[in-house]
Amino acid sequence: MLPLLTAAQIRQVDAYTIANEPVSSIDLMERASKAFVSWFVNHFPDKRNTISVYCGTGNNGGDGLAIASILYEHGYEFINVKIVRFSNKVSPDFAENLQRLQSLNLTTESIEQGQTAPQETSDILIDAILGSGLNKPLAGDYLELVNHLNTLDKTIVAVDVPTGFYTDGEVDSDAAVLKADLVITFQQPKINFLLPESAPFIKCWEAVNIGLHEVFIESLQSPYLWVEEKDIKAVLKPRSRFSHKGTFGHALIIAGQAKTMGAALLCSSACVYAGAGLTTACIPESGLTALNSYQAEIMAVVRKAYEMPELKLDSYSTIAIGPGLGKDEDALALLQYVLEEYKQPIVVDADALNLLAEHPRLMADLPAGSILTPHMKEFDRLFGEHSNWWQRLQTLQQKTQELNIYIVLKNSYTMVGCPDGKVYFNSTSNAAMAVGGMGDVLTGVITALLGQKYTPEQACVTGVYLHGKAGDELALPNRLQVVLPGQVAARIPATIAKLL
Ligand SMILES: NC(=O)C1=CN([C@@H]2O[C@H](COP(=O)(O)OP(=O)(O)OC[C@H]3O[C@@H](n4cnc5c(N)ncnc54)[C@H](O)[C@@H]3O)[C@@H](O)[C@H]2O)[C@H](O)CC1
Ligand SMILES: [K+]
Repeated sequence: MLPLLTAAQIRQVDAYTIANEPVSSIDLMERASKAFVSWFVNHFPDKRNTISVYCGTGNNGGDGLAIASILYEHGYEFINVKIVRFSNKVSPDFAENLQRLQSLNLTTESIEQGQTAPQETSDILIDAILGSGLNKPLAGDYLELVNHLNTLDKTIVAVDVPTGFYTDGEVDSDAAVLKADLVITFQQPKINFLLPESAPFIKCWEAVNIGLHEVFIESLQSPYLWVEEKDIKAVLKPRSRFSHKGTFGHALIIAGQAKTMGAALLCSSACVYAGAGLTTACIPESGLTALNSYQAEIMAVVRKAYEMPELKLDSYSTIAIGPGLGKDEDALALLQYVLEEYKQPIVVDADALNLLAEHPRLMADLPAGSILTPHMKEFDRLFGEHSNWWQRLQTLQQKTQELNIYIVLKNSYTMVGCPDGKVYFNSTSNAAMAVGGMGDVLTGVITALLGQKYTPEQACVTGVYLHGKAGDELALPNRLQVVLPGQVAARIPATIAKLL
């Protein structure tokens, strides 16, 4: 897992690396700039591109100067360096790099305080004005320049962080930020890149390793962790030769109504594909034919209106409740029954979450280690309105600890909050997966993993990763704009196979 740090922590790591690697700060800057360029040339290989590098006078600007030199050495001839001199403060590494640049045949010009921005004819603008050192919203000359550059419709590539964008804390949706088509960021994605508020400011980002001190990064014990493929490979267990269906658990999925049987089918089908030894769906009588024809591997316990179905809850290794369940009295009675009778972790989704929101006292009855899988609206119904995602992140950490549960807050970088306050950010999935029913599949996958004796934490983190990865494998190679939940479910075995 890659720890995700705040800007203040990054500064600490920067200083520690310089002192203890040891490496001089100018050499670390050179390393970061080379890492930037190695990605930049992949994206923009045409050396006839005209490029303007806008440099502030801090270390982000110092990077910009080094990047300009390195690009020039790589054969990019049409480079203009524009030095934004709105501050009298100059960092020592900026000054050093400016001197180094002077020996190259590169044109530099200054934009002084109060001066309007010079004409811009380049195709690509590299934003090295301000980086993670941002300490107040842009105003005055900075604001004017950024607003002006935003009107130019150029391709903008930001160094580390777009100018004006806070890496952590609340992001104002009206903030003045130099909008980036691509951010090449150092060492790790910044926490706010992973929250939806970044969308208007950042089209895409890449993180490049610059070799900061990893032992020290670990020692900071950030609660925020970025999940990578190697982490999932370390968790997934191959099946042993003498295993049998009993080894992989019996999952019960309580879901569906006449009009929403699809949710029950998708959820229980995903549970089968994700490896549950046995899957039973507790569904309304009207859905039985649909179930049997959709997926022969699923068994059924039939529910009748106003009757409690016969369920020996103890015979199941895990239970999921909610997809398409509705919120009528029967649904509430079922949820209450499960909460009273079943003492192992359960997975709560969709309508069962809405029932919890309407009957919050039930929340205290959730078995320890249970998993809630809300999307944003369900999350807000459960825990109150939030005006931004940074607030939601704080609530996630608070509620998982308070209730001793896991919360999977679904989004493009789905967050898994844990009872110890950790939050994992998932790195897979894509916009083609934004289709109704996709959440039902996720619930099925997580439930199957839980039934196979993965811990709730592993089931959440691995389930979310596999679900997104299956969607990526289906959509990305062919640039599909839509993938269907049923396809994602059926893809899970192949996705697991690739990782094992
Ligand atoms: N991560 C690393 O280890 C490395 C990062 N590098 C680069 O360094 C910048 C951060 O540099 P820093 O000098 O700390 O800050 P900035 O260049 O972002 O800003 C300079 C300066 O500007 C002032 N300032 C902040 N906000 C405002 C504002 N709204 N208006 C006016 N002035 C403002 C403040 O005084 C800042 O100190 C990081 O992003 C990387 O690009 C290293 O090069 C490699 C190692
Ligand atoms: K920048």
